[in-house]
This record gives sequence, C-alpha cells and structure tokens, in this order.
Amino acid sequence: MDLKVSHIKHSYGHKNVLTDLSFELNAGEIACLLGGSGSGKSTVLRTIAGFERIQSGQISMSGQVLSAAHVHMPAHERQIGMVFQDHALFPHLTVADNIGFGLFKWAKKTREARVQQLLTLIHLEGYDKLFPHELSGGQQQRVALARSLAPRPKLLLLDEPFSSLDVELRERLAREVRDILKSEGVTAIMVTHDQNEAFAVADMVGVMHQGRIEQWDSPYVLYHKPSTRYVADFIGQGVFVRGVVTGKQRICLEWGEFAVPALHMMQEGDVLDVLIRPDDLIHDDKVTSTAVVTSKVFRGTDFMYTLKMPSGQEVLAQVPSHHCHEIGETIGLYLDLEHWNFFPRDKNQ
Ligand SMILES: Nc1ncnc2c1ncn2[C@@H]1O[C@H](COP(=O)(O)OP(=O)(O)OP(=O)(O)O)[C@@H](O)[C@H]1O
Repeated sequence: MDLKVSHIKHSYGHKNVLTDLSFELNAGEIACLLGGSGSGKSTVLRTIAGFERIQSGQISMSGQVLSAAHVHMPAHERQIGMVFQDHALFPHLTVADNIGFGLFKWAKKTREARVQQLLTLIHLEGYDKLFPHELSGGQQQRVALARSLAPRPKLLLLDEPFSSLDVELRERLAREVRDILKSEGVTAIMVTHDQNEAFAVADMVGVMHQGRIEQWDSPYVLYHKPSTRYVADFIGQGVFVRGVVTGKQRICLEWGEFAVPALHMMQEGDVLDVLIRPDDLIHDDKVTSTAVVTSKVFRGTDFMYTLKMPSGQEVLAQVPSHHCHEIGETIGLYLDLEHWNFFPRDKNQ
C-alpha cells in the first residue's frame, strides 16, 4: 500500500490550515509528523481518516482515491484505525472485550485467537479479564493500540498517543510501539510534539510549517541535512555561526579555515551562516582554541555547555559528564564537523 497525499488544502472557515501539503508513505513504513502547536498536524490525520473534507488536492491509498475536491469516501469505509491521546477504552468492558470490540462480525474462534495474539504482542497475556481501571496508563494505551490494530486496518493514525504519560514511560512505550507496529507490518502515521519520540518510532519524519511539509526525510537526514533554515532551527539543538568564504571549497570560521563541499554560487568574501550542533564541538584542553562557560545543564550522561567564543558568539557543546567545569572557566574546544549546512546570513544576528 502506498499512501499518497498530494497538494491538499484544508481551511476551517476562513482559516487556511493546510495550504499545499504533500507526502508519500510506503507500505509498512511508520511516519511521524512534527510541527509547532497549531501547525495542522491533527488536521492532516483528520483529513486522511475522513473526518474532514479537503478543498483541493488528493489523498489516495493503494491507488484508490479517498479524498479529492469532489470525492469523499466516508470514514468508516476507509479501513483506517486511530489511536488518540486519551486511550478512551470502554470502562465497563474487559481488556479482551475492548480489544475484540471492532471484530463483532468475526467468528467467535477467530476473534478470540486474534485477541490472544494481540495480548501477547502487547505483553499483557493473562490480563484479558481485567477492566481498564485495573491497568496502568501505559498498559491502557497498549490495549488501545491493540484495539485499533485488531481489525487489521490498512493504515493506523496515532494522535499524540503518549502525551498523557510520564517521560520515562513515553520513551519505553515509543520503542515498544515501534516493535508492535513493525511486527504487525502496519503502515502508520503518528503526530507528536516530541522529537525524541518521533526519532525513536519513525522511518520517515515530516516537519510541518505554514500548512506544508517543509521536509520529509529519515530522522538521520533531517538532523544532519536540514533542507531549510526553519528545519535546522526546529530539529535538534544548535546555533548558526558566521563563516566567510575564502575559496571555492574553503570557508573560514572562528576555529580556523576548513575544506568544505563545493559552495555553488558563492564568491570569496561572501558571508554565510553555518549550522553547528552541540555534538560537532569537542572539548579538549590540549587545543589552543578556547571558550568561556556561560551556563551548563547536567543531563546524566553528558553536560550541555553554553560557551562564549572570543568573538562573543555563543555556542552549545555536548561534553561527557565527567568533564565538570565551572561557570566562568575557560576550556579548550575544537570543531569536528562532518555534515556542513550553510544558510544565507540572517541579518538580525
Ligand atoms: N474544528 C475546528 N474549527 C476551527 N479551527 C480549528 C478546528 N480544529 C483546529 N482548528 C485550528 O486549526 C489549526 C490547526 O489545528 P491542529 O489541531 O490541526 O494543529 P496541531 O498542529 O495538531 O496543534 P497542536 O500541536 O497544538 O495539537 C489551529 O489554529 C486550530 O486552532
């Protein structure tokens, strides 16, 4: 199954939410949509599920048109499952009956076998006779996932499925959900605010901005090769530092002159912004370039230092946690940049 979303537009009254949104998803792949609050992530899911009509463009699945300007297949005919933030299990039904809820047309034996198979998949064997209030939040969300997977939907949509859970549980559940979705072979799209969650779950991530997908790529490419300044800023941490072009494949930064991939359309003396991630800067007191610690955050496995360079430029550096330096201390720092990302100089900086 290929899901194709082509140039869709959607407005609520006069409010244009999706202006020209496109992406494609292969069968069995998991995608995540990331974007600021109100960027239209849930609206994308709602148009695909058939809860909202699109004004133009097209949504098709396995070659069949689901939505277009004058086509709207009803939601219940689309064979699309949904999982929401509030697991919304039926409180008066047991775990088994919740999971089997959408299988009322199935023969009893087949239904029971499918429920047992899903209970094993979500690691809740033996919980079939319990009621939702007897389960933890994470267990309830796994049951909600199993209920949506039970009828073998062609596509599963998950809208912030972990946001009501605490952070540690979210991370564990995100990994588990990826395994569950992969072993069911289901194609899925998840909406989340949390980049780490998206990176843990997704094969492909779409960054939404101004009603469009600004970039659609694997998590690795999004982080290391952001195609626009917005994506570079939105994904991960980092700063933009000033670079002066000194040759066709050379650029001068505060740490020295570097050989870089070809700088098309650039001339000697042109000034660019270069994206520097915290993991591109290596702390080493043996080097001559230094910076002053202006703040630090201890994160267990590492420190995130904010450092002031001699030019006054502030940078972020991720440093292993046994290198504990005080605010105001001068430490050695060098640049080890593998992925060069250049952007036009932001005049406001
Ligand atoms: N039923 C509606 N009627 C009118 N406006 C709506 C409706 N639903 C959403 N909107 C508006 O459309 C925009 C996009 O909403 P949507 O819920 O899709 O964004 P989102 O990216 O999922 O947001 P969040 O991350 O905050 O949940 C918002 O400005 C929202 O106020």
